[in-house]
Amino acid sequence: MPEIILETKGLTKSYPMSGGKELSVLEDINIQVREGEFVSILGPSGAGKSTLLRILVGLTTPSKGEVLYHGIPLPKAYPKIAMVFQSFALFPWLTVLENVELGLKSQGLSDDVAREKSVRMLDIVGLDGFEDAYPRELSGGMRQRVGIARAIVVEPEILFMDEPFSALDILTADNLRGELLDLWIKKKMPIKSIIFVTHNIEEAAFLSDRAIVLSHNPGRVKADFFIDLPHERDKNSREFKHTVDRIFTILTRPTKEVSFLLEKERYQFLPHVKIGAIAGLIEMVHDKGDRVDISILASDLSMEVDDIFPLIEASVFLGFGEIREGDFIITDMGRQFSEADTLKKKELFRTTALNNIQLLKQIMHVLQTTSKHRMSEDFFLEILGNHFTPDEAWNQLETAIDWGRYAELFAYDYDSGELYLEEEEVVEK
Ligand SMILES: Nc1ncnc2c1ncn2[C@@H]1O[C@H](COP(=O)(O)OP(=O)(O)OP(=O)(O)O)[C@@H](O)[C@H]1O
Repeated sequence: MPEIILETKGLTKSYPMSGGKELSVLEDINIQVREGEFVSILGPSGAGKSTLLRILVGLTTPSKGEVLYHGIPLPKAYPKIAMVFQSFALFPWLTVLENVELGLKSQGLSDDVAREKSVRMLDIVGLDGFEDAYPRELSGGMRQRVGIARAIVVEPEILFMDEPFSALDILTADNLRGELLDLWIKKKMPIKSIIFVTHNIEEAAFLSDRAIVLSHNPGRVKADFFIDLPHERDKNSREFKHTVDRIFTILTRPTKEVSFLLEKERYQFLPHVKIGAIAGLIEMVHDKGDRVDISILASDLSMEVDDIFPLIEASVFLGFGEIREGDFIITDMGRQFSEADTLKKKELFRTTALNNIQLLKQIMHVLQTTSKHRMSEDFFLEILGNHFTPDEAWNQLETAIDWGRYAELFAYDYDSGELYLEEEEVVEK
């Protein structure tokens, strides 16, 4: 796994207010940023995104907690970082070249070396020929190119960007996003990680590999997840739109409804098989001495191996069996299941399903934490839609409903399309 460059531990920030009260802006922020990550930080206005960024770069001190670079806390650490601001923050009395050279000279580089590096960097960001211009002579997009050149010329390990494109018109912002990505992906700049604050969901979905969503008042990490789409991302593709919808859902729903998404990411593919068929298979293999060759089993049942495989896969997921050297072997749990009466079977199934089946765990978590202990199937289909096609999302949910009802974990109201807990299943918190 790539090295952790930056880490925060229990970061908390509050500001004094009138009347001796405190405004709690950030609370218990624990994040790790590894080499190679392009991380977006999102959250509603006032969630503390800029405050977090300022703490990470050492411009603001936290009220509690610490920021570590390569394991060394600020201010003892001297991280190699640079920042790009929304407002460009160029010195108006310096030329484009002088603005870029400044950081290098303050690092003690000679005039010649600083000039050579700066000219090369201006060329990389498309400002060849504008070295002697003054910021006021440039468009907003060109000024931000200078801002980017000035930040990356010092070869920071982490580049921090605070809404760098939000003051630009749509087309210019889009161009600059594409160019930033080009520099990053093609490693035209020696930066190990980018931390990017934005309001813009589509921008985060387009640029970053990981999104950290802050909640508001106080700012806590509501979700921290990977955006697993290859670059170049097509904004019209289904996957991209799903990613945008997903971030939107996380931003707009209460924390408790999205908390189970934090566990997420790897979704099991549930084989579409009925419990009766799983039970039949386990009992049959138990009768044959708990171990069978899968191809012999298939021919005994006059089935193809491909047809029997979903049943075997489901049994393995549920902990009733395992596959070894082409054989299907019943586990202790599988033996107990095959010998149990109906009531005991349901009980065993309930235990193993909750331990092993992610989707059932998530459904139960949602039903336990929502106030009415009911949730529309559409909610789960929406989540599953981030991982499966619409048809497959429905198949997955249908299988989970079948298994969940057999285990008497929850019930399903066919009229309203809602999953709900029956009274005895409600766990008081
Ligand atoms: N120096 C300060 N003194 C008092 N309160 C502050 C100070 N700096 C920030 N705040 C408050 O902290 C909260 C978070 O501000 P911050 O600018 O970090 O949020 P943000 O998520 O970046 O917002 P936006 O998206 O609107 O830029 C706000 O309520 C702000 O008023």
